[in-house]
Amino acid sequence: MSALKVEAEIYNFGGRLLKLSHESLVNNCSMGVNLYLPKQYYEGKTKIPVLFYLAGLTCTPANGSEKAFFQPYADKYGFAVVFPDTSPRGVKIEGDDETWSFGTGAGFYVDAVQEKWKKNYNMYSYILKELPTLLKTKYTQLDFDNKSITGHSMGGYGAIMFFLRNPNEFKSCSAFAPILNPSKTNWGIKCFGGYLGESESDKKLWEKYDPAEIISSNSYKGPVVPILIHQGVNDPFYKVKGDYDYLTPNEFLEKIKGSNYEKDVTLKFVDGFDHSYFFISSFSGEHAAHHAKYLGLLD
Ligand SMILES: N[C@@H](CCC(=O)N[C@@H](CSC=O)C(=O)NCC(=O)O)C(=O)O
Repeated sequence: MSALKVEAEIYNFGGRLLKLSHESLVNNCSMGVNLYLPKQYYEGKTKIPVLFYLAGLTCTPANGSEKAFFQPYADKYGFAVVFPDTSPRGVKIEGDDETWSFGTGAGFYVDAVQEKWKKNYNMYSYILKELPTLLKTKYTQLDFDNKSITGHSMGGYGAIMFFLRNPNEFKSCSAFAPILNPSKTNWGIKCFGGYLGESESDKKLWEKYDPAEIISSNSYKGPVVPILIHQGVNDPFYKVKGDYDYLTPNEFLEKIKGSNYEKDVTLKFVDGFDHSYFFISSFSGEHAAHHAKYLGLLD
């Protein structure tokens, strides 16, 4: 297993933000990841729970750690926050930087099966296995058996997908403006099609990654932990009366009807808010409290 290198250690709120790098064996490239260690870490506490924050299209580990403002809540409740990258970097595959919604910055949290991408685009295995295993070996005060997951847009889809595909792996999940039925959106069709393939049989694999399909098929057999979602009504990628909807919250609400999760998704449409980090940071406190409850951090 490759080693983690500390590139920077920045004092931030009551704890520190570490900028880390390492060689990824599943993505076959060097990866960056940011890690916020809360004040409790520096007070010597052990068994500190962990929240994963998955970012959206175009993002690096910087976006969430600079603009989502989870850190003061991490100090308040006592959890660490992991901010992974959104794709492999610098792998030079033809076509990986032609558009911001596919390739670099757009790994879509899948393990690619298409020949061109499968050596490097394995963000599913990276987030689920390689990254926690690596962090666990160095940061032994953190408890990776007590972790939750959240994310924004592509990362919101990722958070719910990881949670539903891996019962008991994450204690809770939440999302900000997630792509909820990606098989039916431009972004999802492009990324699933490119990384997983476009034939009818390939589309069977899309279903295994699509939160709306997983939840509506009742294939999730773990504990039903309420899922918290916020969606801004003025989000340009969610048009109530427009001709496109990249996020598909209403399709999701339709699909969960009759499923074992029907009553346990709280999807809050919030007037006026857009898709930006001003929206995320306005609700990160509510999401942090949600996760703190299921991580056992509330009295
Ligand atoms: N560059 C694009 C806009 C891309 C964009 O809005 N990305 C969002 C996530 S979208 C879904 O995953 C984002 O988080 N951007 C980073 C940020 O800091 O806001 C364009 O030109 O339209």
